[in-house]
Amino acid sequence: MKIVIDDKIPFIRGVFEPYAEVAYRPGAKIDAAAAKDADILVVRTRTRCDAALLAGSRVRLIATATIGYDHIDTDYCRSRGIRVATAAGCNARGVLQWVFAALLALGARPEGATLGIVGAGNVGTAVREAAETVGFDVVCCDPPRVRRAEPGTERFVALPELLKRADVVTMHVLLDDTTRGMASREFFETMKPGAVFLNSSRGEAVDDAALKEALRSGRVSRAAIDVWNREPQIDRELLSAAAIATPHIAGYSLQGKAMGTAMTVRTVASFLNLPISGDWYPAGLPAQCPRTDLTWDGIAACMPDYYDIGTDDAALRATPERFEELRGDYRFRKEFF
Ligand SMILES: NC(=O)c1ccc[n+]([C@@H]2O[C@H](COP(=O)([O-])OP(=O)(O)OC[C@H]3O[C@@H](n4cnc5c(N)ncnc54)[C@H](O)[C@@H]3O)[C@@H](O)[C@H]2O)c1
Ligand SMILES: O=C(O)[C@H](O)[C@H](O)COP(=O)(O)O
Repeated sequence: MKIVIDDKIPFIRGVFEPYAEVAYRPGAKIDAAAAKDADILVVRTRTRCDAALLAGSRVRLIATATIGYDHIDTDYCRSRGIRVATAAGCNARGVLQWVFAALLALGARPEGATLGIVGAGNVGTAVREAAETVGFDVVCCDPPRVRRAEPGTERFVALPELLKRADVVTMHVLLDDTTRGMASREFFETMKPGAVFLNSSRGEAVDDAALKEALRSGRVSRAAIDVWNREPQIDRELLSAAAIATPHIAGYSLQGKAMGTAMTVRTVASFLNLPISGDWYPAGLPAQCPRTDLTWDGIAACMPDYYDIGTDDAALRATPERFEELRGDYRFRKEFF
């Protein structure tokens, strides 16, 4: 039994060694040769899991310690009987913290302001609840959930209505064929003039040229960008044009990373029937702790003790060529949500 694990997944070393041969490799270097004699891959977004990686292997399970799974060809895996498990929701509150840090840094306030959430899944819902609690008027768009008539979606609106109404638009869609490039020229032209745009979902959900044009024309007054097309070779013009720019670390909270690891450990343990508890969590780390007593001024007061988004912004602007290193060496911040 061999398990190949991305060497940047924290808190996992030693967990499987009593039960299996374990190899750690940089995510981008988990290639066909590394996967060939592996039974299980434990990956992050940096390993593209497709036919090129898996065709000659005996891999039976891919567990990704991330929310997003657009790096995995799920159709191919299904066709080969390879099980895919994600860490759904693991770092949603880390992203929530990034969204609020960005709003604070941009000088936003909730009074009289409408926040538009595009994609109301795990992250979007966390943002909606916190934003409503602190007094934003919140409007959500999530057609797949509306089509399924899910409870709580009765007041969701279509995308054009959200874009016309929102003073701040924040993207939380998953990346698939329907959302790739959805923040297009038409999208930005429909936005309320002077509105703010945040993207912490996936870079590929945005047409960079359209966003740069919208920033140039003033249609979008300011943008906060965490995720980029073609990471780590990001668009330097967009980097300059963005008011806030961070290197895909919105979800890099201590609790979010711990939970991502915990969910993958539990998945692998259950798959292999290992004597590891079903509620395993890295020893000594704080658990996620949802808070419901938030106010805007309370968040503003405690944010500096938890997260200075300006430090991440400055580091990326100073050394954009170190995009992956800035992520790999990141000091996971504590959540307060
Ligand atoms: N920047 C980071 O560090 C970071 C961290 C975590 C997650 N993410 C990304 O954030 C995004 C959201 O994560 P999540 O956990 O909430 O995912 P999720 O799957 O729970 O939610 C995504 C939502 O998008 C909706 N959606 C799909 N197509 C849509 C469309 N055309 N218009 C509007 N909504 C649509 C889905 O119905 C779903 O409710 C994902 O892309 C994920 O990869 C980024
Ligand atoms: O999808 C996710 O969970 C996030 O994008 C995640 O924070 C990316 O993390 P990484 O692949 O760098 O571990």
